[in-house]
Amino acid sequence: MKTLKGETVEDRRPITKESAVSYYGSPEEGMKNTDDQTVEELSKAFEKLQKTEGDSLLKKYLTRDIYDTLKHRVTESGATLLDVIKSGVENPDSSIGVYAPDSESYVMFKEIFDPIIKDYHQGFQPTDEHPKVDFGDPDVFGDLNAPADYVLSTRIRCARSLEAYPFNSKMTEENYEELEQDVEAALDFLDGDLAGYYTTLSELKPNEKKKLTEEHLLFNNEDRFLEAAGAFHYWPKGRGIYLNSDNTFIVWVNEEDHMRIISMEKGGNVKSVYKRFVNALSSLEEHLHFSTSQRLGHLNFCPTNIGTGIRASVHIRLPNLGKDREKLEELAAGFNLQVRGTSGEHSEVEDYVFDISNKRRVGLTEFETIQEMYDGIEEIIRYESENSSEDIDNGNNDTVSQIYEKTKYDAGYDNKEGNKNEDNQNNKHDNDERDNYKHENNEK
Ligand SMILES: Nc1ncnc2c1ncn2[C@@H]1O[C@H](COP(=O)(O)OP(=O)(O)OP(=O)(O)O)[C@@H](O)[C@H]1O
Ligand SMILES: NC(=[NH2+])NCCC[C@H](N)C(=O)O
Repeated sequence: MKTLKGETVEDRRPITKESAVSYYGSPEEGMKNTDDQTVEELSKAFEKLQKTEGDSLLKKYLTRDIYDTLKHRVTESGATLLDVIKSGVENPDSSIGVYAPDSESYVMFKEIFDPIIKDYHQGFQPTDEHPKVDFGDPDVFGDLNAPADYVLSTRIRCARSLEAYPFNSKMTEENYEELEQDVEAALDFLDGDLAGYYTTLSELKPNEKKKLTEEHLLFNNEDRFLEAAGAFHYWPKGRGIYLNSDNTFIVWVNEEDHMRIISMEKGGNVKSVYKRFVNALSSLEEHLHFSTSQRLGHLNFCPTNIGTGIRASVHIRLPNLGKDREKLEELAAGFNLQVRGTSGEHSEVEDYVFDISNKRRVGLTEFETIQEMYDGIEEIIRYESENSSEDIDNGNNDTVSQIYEKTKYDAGYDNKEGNKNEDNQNNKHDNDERDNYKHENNEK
C-alpha cells in the first residue's frame, strides 16, 4: 500500500528483531545496555513500587530477581523496563500497571509480561499458543433483547497496531503523523454502510468533541494511566476519528493503540454489530500490516489487549441486580465477564447502566470471544428478570453458586456429573443455531 508520501509501508517496516517477535529467539543476543541514568531512575522506581500499597499485577510479579534480570535490557526502539513499569509505579491503584512500548518488549521483557498475561487472561501459559484466526459465522448470533429490552447498546471493538511503528510511548512526532496518513489511506477503501469521513482531532470543535464524547463515540487525553505511560506525547498530533454516516462504525487513530476499530449500535443485536465489525476488519486488513506474534496473536500497547484484541460489550440496565454490585461482579466473573461503569473504564455507574464485556482476549478465537460475552449476558438477563429488587434487598434471591448450577442444567448438563442431559438439551436448543455451532465446536 502507498502512503501519502509515496513510500510503501513495507519500505518503512523496521528491520528490528523480527525473530524475537516470533517469541522463540533469545533476547540476550545482540542486546543493547541501559544507560546509567536509566538504571538509577529504574532503581528509584523499583524501590517506590516496594514501598507503596497496591494490588497491581506489576507489584505482584515484579520480584527483585526479575527486576535484576530485566534492568539492563533495551529494545531496538530504545525501550527499557522503566518505560514498561512507569505507569504502574506512578499509579499504585493500577490493576495491571505495565505497557509494552513496542512489539519487541513482549519478548525482551517476557519475564514480567508472561505472568501478567497468564493472570489477566485466566491461565494463558507461557507455553500456550493463541489459536488461529476464526471469526465464525456472525449469523448464528441473535438479539440479546429477544426476551425484553435490557440492553441499551452493543459495541464490539478491537485494538490493532501497525507493524511499521513502535507503540504509543516510543512514537516520534513524525511517526504519529505518518501512521495517521497510512490509516486514512486504508479507510478510503471502505464502502457501503462503512463509508464515512476521517477527522483529525485538532479540527474538531469543542462542542463537537463534547457531543461525540457524550454519545460514547470519542476518546480524550484524560486517562492518568496512559499519561504516565507516555501515551499523550505531541497530543493531538496524529490523533483522529473515522465515523460512517450513521455512527455505527468508528475508528480511533492513535488513542491508546494505533487503531481501535469499533462497531456499535443501539439495542442488543449482536449479529448485526459483529457482522459489520468482521466486514470492516477484512477490508482494513487488505491494506494494513498489523503487528502480530505466533504465540500471542495481535500485539498492542497494553497486555490486556493482545490476542484477538477484542472487547465485546453491552450497556445494560440492571435495576435489580445492580443494587448488589458485589454479587453482579461475582456473577460476571463466573462467566469470564468484566463490569465497568457507564462511561467506560474507571467510571461511575449511572442509573444502574453497566458496561459488561468479555475479559480475556488471548487463548480463544474471535468467535469464542463474542460467544463468551453473549452467553454470559443471556444468563445475567435471566437472573435480572427472575429476581425482583425486593428479593435482592431481602436476600430471597439465588446465591451465585445456585445460579451456576441452574445455568449448567439449562445449557444441557446435569448438575452432578457435568454430563449432558439429552432431554433438556433437546428442548432448549431445538431452534438455536448458535448453540448448535457452540456444541459442535466444543465437542471436536
Ligand atoms: N456497549 C456499549 N454501548 C455504548 N457505549 C459503550 C459500550 N461499551 C463501551 N462504550 C463506551 O466506549 C467508550 C470507551 O470505553 P472504554 O475506554 O471503557 O473501553 P475501550 O474503548 O474498549 O478501551 P479500553 O478497554 O482500553 O479502556 C466509553 O465512552 C464507553 O462508555
Ligand atoms: N485500557 C486499558 N489498557 N486498560 C487496562 C489497564 C489500565 C491501567 N494501566 C491499569 O493498570 O489499571
